[in-house]
Amino acid sequence: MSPLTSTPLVLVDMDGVLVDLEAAFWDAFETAHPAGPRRTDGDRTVFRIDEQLDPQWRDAVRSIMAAPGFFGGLRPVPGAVEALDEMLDEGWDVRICTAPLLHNPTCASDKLASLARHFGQRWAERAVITKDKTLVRGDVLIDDKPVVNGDWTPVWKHVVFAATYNQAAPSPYRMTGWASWRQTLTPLLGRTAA
Ligand SMILES: Cc1cn([C@H]2C[C@H](OP(=O)(O)O)[C@@H](CO)O2)c(=O)[nH]c1=O
Ligand SMILES: [Mg+2]
Repeated sequence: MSPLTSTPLVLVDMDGVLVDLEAAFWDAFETAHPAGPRRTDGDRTVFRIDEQLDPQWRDAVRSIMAAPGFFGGLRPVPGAVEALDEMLDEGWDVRICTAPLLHNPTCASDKLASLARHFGQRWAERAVITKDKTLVRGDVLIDDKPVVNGDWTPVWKHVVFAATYNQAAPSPYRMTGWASWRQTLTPLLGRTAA
């Protein structure tokens, strides 16, 4: 429960959780580099795409992700739009908690526009954009990054949004997809009193 009210507060990451960065990245990369590595070459085992591929491709990866507009083109993950609305209906407070890619000049504004476009304006108004998610209060943070760290000890529990690159994440809490949000979160948060 939240330290100040009885309303559970759910923080939800964006890339790799609400929107599909992997698909948008590979669409752009395979178009730009037809002779380069392909998405189908194998599952990603490390979180950062630029660290997954051979070093000769690092600059190419970074320039795709740094392109203005890239983050506006990400599509919603199946079930995510419905799940966000259902969690609010559950009586929980739900906020988006996402990090900007600082070397992409339009990343933060594209993320807000993407939330408004795909999820609805009220979700853009619920966004927290920060490089340090440990500063944000919450009961849980649903995030695909194996370890979410920062300058402070977080007050939230990290619910790992399962992906091939976070199999060894240390958190005991894991969600395999939006279809199972209720089974994963209800035991952690309970329901609202009112
Ligand atoms: C560089 C990189 C960033 N990102 C995402 C994570 C952050 O968004 P989010 O907090 O919404 O998951 C954002 C800035 O690092 O870009 C990846 O998901 N993979 C990558 O390889
Ligand atoms: Mg993420």
